[in-house]
Amino acid sequence: MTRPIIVFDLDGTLIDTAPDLLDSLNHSLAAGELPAVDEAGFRRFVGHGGRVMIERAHAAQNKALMAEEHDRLLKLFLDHYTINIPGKSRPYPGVVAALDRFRAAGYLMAVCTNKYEANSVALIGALGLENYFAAICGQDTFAFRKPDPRHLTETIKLAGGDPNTAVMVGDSQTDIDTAKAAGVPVVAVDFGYTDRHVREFEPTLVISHFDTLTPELAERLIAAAR
Ligand SMILES: O=C(O)COP(=O)(O)O
Ligand SMILES: [Mg+2]
Repeated sequence: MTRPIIVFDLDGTLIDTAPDLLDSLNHSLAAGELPAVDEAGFRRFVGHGGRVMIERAHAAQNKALMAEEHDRLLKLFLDHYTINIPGKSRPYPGVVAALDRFRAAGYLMAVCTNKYEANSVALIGALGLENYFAAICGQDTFAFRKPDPRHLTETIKLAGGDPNTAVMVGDSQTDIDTAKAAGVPVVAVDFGYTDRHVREFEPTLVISHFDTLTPELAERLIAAAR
């Protein structure tokens, strides 16, 4: 029988990357002569990767962004971010213990993120978490990305799992929409990066700490979804 699988979003779910993303975003925006973004702005712009974050920061200032300038600022963002990995980014409280519980219970684990794959692999490796995951799939791993449900279902398949015995854990509307469209139950953490409360997007369940996330809970969610 296929092992059950738990798939995690990365930024704002497993790892608190906000300080570093914000630093790199502001480094890039400064080169484009845009004012720095604060924490609240960051929450509005994050969720679809660096390119969209830069685009949204420009839109918020009613500033036009030509394709070439967009490419230039994205490169500055990515170079700054990549060089600084892991920076101040750390797993949220209880993450490592939760990963250990799921591993002990025989679960497959994977990451499905709108970060670039190389940065995701580098960050997870720098924090010593790479051995937990059977697959780490970023926005450029396939020809589609969240909220396209295939980003999640293909991540599950690549990890050796089955979407019928899967749970997703995320922090944003993007994750919740993705999982729902894939028919996968979704647990939302309420401490990540969203400008509206995750409850509004109607996930299967909301949790406030990884201590609550157990294999028994995941089993119940998978059974209820069938
Ligand atoms: O970095 C982003 O914009 C989103 O990343 P996430 O999908 O891991 O939350
Ligand atoms: Mg996220």
